[in-house]
Amino acid sequence: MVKYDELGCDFMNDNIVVIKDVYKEYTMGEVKVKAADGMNFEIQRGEFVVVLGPSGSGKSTVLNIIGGMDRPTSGEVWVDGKDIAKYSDKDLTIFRRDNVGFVFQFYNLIPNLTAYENVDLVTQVSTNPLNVDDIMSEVSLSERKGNFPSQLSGGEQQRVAIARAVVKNPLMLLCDEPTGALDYKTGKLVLKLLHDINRKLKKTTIIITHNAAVAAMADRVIKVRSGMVESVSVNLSPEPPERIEW
Ligand SMILES: Nc1ncnc2c1ncn2[C@@H]1O[C@H](COP(=O)(O)OP(=O)(O)OP(=O)(O)O)[C@@H](O)[C@H]1O
Repeated sequence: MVKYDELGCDFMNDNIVVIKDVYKEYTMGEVKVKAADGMNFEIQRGEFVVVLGPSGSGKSTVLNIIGGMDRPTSGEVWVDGKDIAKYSDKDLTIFRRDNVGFVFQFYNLIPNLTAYENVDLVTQVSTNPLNVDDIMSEVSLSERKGNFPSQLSGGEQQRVAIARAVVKNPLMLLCDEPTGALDYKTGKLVLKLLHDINRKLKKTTIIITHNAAVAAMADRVIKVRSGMVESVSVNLSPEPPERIEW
C-alpha cells in the first residue's frame, strides 16, 4: 500500500468525491457529539473504496453526507463537480434518486413484492435505468426472481438489494456494512459481487466495514477515527476478493 501523502496531489486527476473540512455536530440536550470533526479526503472515479474505523468513529455519518442523506454542519461535499452541501432538500432528493445506489446491512426489501418486482420498482422512478433482467442475471438471481423475500436466504436478499441499487444506473454505490448480517462464506460472495460490479459497470463503490481484511481488495482505504481521517492509502495492486481471508 502507498500512503496518499507519498503520492502527492497530482495523482488526483479524476475525483468524483472531494470532502473538504467537513464537520457534523449532533446536539442531544446539553451534549454535543462531533460525528465528523474536520474530515478531508478524495475518491477517484471508478474506485473501489473501503472505509474502516471503530464503532462510532463517523463512518456512517460521512457516507450519509456523501449520499445526500444528511448535510454537514459545515464544509464542502463535492460529488461529480457539485458541492451538494449547498443543495436544498429538493435538490438533495433528486441527487439521491439519480446518483446514488445504497446498500445497507439489512436488506429493506418490500415483503409482498417478488425479487424481480423489488428491483423493477426502482426503474419506474429512475431517469436512466438498466435492464432488470440483465441485472438479475448479473447478481445470479434469474432463477429466483419470482420468489418473495421470505423465500430467499440472507445472501440472496442482499443480492436483490444490490440489484435494486445498481438497476437505477447510479453514479456511485454506497454500502454500509453490506456483509454485517451474513456468515463468512456468504459475506465473501457479496463482497466479490460488489467488486465484480464495480469493475464491470465502472461504478465508484464505497464500502463501510469493521473488517480490516477487506482493505486488501480496495483501490483506496480511508481509515477514520474519532470523526477524523486517520490515513488514506492507495493500493496499486488490490487482491482479488476470493484471495481474502479473515
Ligand atoms: N442522528 C444522530 N444523533 C445523535 N448522534 C448521532 C447521530 N448519528 C450518529 N451520531 C453519533 O455520531 C458518532 C458517529 O456515528 P456513526 O454512526 O457515524 O459511526 P460509525 O463509525 O458508523 O459507527 P458504527 O460502526 O457503530 O456504525 C457516534 O458517536 C454516534 O452516536
